Amino acid sequence: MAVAVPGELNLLESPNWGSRSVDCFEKLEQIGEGTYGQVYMAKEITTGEVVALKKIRMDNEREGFPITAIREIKILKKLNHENVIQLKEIVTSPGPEKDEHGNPDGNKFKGSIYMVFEYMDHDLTGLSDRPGMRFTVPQIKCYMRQLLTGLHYCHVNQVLHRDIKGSNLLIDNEGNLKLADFGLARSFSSDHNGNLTNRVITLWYRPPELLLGATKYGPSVDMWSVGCIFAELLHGKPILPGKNEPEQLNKIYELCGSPDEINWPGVTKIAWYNNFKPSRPLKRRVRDVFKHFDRHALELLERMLTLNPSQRISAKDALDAEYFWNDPLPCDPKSLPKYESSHEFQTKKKRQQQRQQEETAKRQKLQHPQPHARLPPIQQPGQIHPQHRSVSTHQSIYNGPPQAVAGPSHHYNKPRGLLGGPNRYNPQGTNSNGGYNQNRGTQGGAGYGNGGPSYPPQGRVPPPYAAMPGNNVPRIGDVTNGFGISAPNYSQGAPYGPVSLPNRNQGTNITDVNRNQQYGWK
Ligand SMILES: Nc1ncnc2c1ncn2[C@@H]1O[C@H](COP(=O)(O)OP(=O)(O)OP(=O)(O)O)[C@@H](O)[C@H]1O
Repeated sequence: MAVAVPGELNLLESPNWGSRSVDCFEKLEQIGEGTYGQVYMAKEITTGEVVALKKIRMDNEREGFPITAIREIKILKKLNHENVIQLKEIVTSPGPEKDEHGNPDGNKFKGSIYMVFEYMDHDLTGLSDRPGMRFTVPQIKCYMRQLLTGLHYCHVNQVLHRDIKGSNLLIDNEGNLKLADFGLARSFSSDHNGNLTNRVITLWYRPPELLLGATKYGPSVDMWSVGCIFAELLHGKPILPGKNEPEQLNKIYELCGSPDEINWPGVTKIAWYNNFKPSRPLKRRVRDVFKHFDRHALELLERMLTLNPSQRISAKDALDAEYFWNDPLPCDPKSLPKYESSHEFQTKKKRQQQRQQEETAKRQKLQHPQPHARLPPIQQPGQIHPQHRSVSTHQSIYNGPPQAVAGPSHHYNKPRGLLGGPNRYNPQGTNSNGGYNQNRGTQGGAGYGNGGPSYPPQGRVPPPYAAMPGNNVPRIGDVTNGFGISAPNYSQGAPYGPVSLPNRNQGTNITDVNRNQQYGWK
């Protein structure tokens, strides 16, 4: 594994960066639509090399070049690893551009700036959303190991990703997985003790400490997201699909138990703890809910989905977990099947088109009803109509395994259909919490159901947090009820922060040192 000395990474840069025109590339098709703008598959005209062009959106004239783009470029330029996407160069377009319909693209600036990346055939969300897609256990292990290896490299090199989710994990047809979208990433240094924003990481993958308002945090935030991805791969659907912050925390507490001074010393001192205190303590249920997972998978998942960030497993330790060293072993990436290109944007688009076609067909049918060629089958009393079966067999994750899960067959079988899983989307594009900016949230989300695609709230642009102390936000327990009336009388323990955290290890290698310092970073 390539591990570079922090601060001395890949510093040699081409003097030509930014000097070439986007005209050196032929755009082939749009493969992504992100916060910055569009992502295209493109071909370099002279060499024929296929790349991904990510256009940097510069709509806001006054703010100039977006800070997120500057950060992403700066960070990607210093990272060089087989499990991290490679930024090849920056290119510019000198004149005004047209969109795919030939209209001016709305950019008030004359030119545009593009990041040129190596091209990847899939993102994990797009790939897992392919009809009939099943991941085998060796395949899941293979992806997880690469994800952890890439993340360990970032953490060792003092970079927090802060937006780990399926659509940011890119996979090529050689089976390689690479971390992408460093737009929310930031460098941290061991000697910096300032505050960081807690409005990062897509809601479903956001750890409890950020939801509770912590502003001092470290690599463990990424490890929570990895735990969510891991469970999602094994379970077949997202495990914590909250619609807003209070609901997200509530889902976490229902699964992982409520935090207290015993399982998480210092938690009661975190900014918004009191706003989200459950009305009665909840028990941890990870083992129960995921009892269909194999023993080693469950062990590792427990350590990833640990409420207390200082106790959460690091990427390095996760790579040493029994899970990766027991049969079936992770497969060789090259042995994985090749799939037709599948990006979240495309699968989402295909579903939309399919829905439109279905609606048109329905409308036509209503306008021109066909005489019945034959009578519908007679339904016996008590017999479920086949078309309704998915309704009656639908189970929430808390009622046991999903309809089709990675069971003994070691296959990942994604539940489908409108009622086949939690609604990954918020079709209205609003959320009941109010006040939460969905800036990142309108374009994401292919998912596991056929519901309307709109990703849950995300944190690229910090919105006013509706659940701030003093705001009238439902407390945990009020959201879904059933948690009793009396609030627990939690003891007041050590303060949350650098002083109170146990020094977990005395290791001297670079990873250990970094891990020990995880609460001292900005
Ligand atoms: N190098 C690449 N190769 C192939 N596809 C890519 C590449 N980079 C990005 N994509 C596709 O474009 C999508 C959006 O890219 P990315 O996440 O980097 O943009 P973004 O503006 O940060 O989006 P978001 O706001 O959703 O995070 C990805 O989910 C992926 O499907």
